Amino acid sequence: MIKVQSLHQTFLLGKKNNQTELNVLKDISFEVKKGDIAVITGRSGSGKSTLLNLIGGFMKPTHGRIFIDGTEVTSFSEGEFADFRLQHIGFIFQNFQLIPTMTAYENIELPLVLKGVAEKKREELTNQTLGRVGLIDYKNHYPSELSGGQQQRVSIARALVIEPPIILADEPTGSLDSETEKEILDFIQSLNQKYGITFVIITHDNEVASIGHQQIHLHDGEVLKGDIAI
Ligand SMILES: Nc1ncnc2c1ncn2[C@@H]1O[C@H](COP(=O)(O)OP(=O)(O)OP(=O)(O)O)[C@@H](O)[C@H]1O
Repeated sequence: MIKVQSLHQTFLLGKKNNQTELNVLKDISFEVKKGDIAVITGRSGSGKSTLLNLIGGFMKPTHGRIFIDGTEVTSFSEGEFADFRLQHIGFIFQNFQLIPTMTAYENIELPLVLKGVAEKKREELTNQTLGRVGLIDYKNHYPSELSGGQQQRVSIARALVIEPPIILADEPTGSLDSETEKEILDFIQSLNQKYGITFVIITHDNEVASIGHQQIHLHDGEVLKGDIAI
């Protein structure tokens, strides 16, 4: 489902005539099977967000290739990747990244508007997704009128509404207390089991790491295999 092949990412730091290279990812290869939850772990600065940004198509790797469902996505133009994302990939962020001037309903509907889905179908899908995340009664609330856990459910619903086979999550419970974290993790696991959605989740947290079928631990730009304590 997701195949990462000999991925290298080098950043150039400093002024133009005096640059140094930072080799953040060095020859990274791994596969995530369809329907698995993969967790990306590693110290701060080990390249976790860089790796997720490459899989999500927000930047191009220095070298190497990424395949999603057999399609080489690293050869896409920006526009092609944007279209691909709207069909295949949902995103969840630590700080939810909801639009504060839009209600829960409008935030969830937004990807469908971007995708050009007709109004009637948008209404049907948005309401269905609000039901799936248990927030029908909160559809007209603005993000500031919701708890952290409810905001994260809205952001999960926004990822889910396009019915993507893959969801990429960057520290999805990083802003939540431990009880709400457990509730969101249970929810992610139920989505994985019920709909077979593949998750790739960055985390610093052992609770989150424990729901992974697979751990990708980054250390000195390389992947360490097996279960690594974090
Ligand atoms: N666009 C960029 N230009 C230059 N350096 C960058 C860029 N993006 C990331 N870096 C550097 O690459 C390294 C890896 O950053 P990255 O954000 O991927 O790490 P991380 O493991 O996600 O860290 P954290 O857990 O703190 O979020 C860091 O040293 C960072 O400063």
